[in-house]
Amino acid sequence: MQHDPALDRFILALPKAELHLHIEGSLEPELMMALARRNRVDLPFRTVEEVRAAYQFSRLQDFLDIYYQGAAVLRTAEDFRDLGRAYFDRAAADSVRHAEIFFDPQTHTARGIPIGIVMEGLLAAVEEARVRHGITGGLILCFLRHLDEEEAFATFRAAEPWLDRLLGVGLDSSELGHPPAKFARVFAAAGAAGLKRVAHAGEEGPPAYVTEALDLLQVDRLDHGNRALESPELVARLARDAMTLTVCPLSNLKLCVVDAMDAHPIDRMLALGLRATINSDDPAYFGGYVADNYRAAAAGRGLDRAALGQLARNSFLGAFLPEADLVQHLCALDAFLTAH
Ligand SMILES: Nc1ncnc2[nH]cnc12
Ligand SMILES: [Zn+2]
Repeated sequence: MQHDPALDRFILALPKAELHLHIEGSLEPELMMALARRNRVDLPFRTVEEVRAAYQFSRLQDFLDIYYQGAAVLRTAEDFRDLGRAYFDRAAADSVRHAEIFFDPQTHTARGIPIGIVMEGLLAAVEEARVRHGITGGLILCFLRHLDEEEAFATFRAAEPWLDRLLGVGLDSSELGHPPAKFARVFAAAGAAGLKRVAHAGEEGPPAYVTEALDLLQVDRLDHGNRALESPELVARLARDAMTLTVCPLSNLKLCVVDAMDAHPIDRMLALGLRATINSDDPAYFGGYVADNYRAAAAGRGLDRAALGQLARNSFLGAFLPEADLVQHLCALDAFLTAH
């Protein structure tokens, strides 16, 4: 496949929403080292190069081990704001107009950092992004699925003062052996509190986990969802319900969910009528932000402007945006696509 610089420019300028981004996964090695110094946290790495060299994964758990270790440098509200600011600055350069961001409070509360510190810093970053870049943003509180539901409930209760400033709840961390059913009650409580619900499912886990996320967690959106493709009935259901899938091509490659980018199913998902979107997941660990993910998928699968435009349209359709804002984003996207 010939490299096409004009397509790169199109992708970079394409207005888009990002719906699957773990803020802790946007911690670049440079900021990790700087925060380690600022907070006097010991890291098992001496240089940025050593950190990057450690990012070799053959499955999800390899990555999670190092990702939780890196998050230990985050200690103050200022740290979380700096982390959020760095992400939003980078996202603005990729023409992200709206971002719905995951955060993992249990990774921090387990180290004695109060959830209020995390909330204060991240909410400040969201507000700053609106002022500095005109990007709208929202936060999705994720429960760690390798922990038990009682701990998820404790986190949900601790987040009570901030519930009106959250978009929703999510479910992440080690998928295999931790089916969605384990969190049915806490997701029901979140739904009753008026929050949106999303869950990682079908990244490494089987199609049955996707079905559980739909039936037992009542998710409004599905994170990854790759392995749903193994079940034609499930694909038909997801297409019929216009369920958004937040797909992460470079993550899939790095975590060996796909063998190569030219084997990625993103175009097959679109052809099956699925509302697939492209996202970066943990960009500091997987080698690219959202535009890099669009570029990698486009190069790997020969996506044209129409397909890329559809993916961007899906990103707005799948966002938890008020109707009037959605219409504005879609009009701006149509104007862009007409002009390009
Ligand atoms: N891709 C991913 N899957 C599950 N948990 C995660 N936490 C951060 N990134 C994740
Ligand atoms: Zn993820």
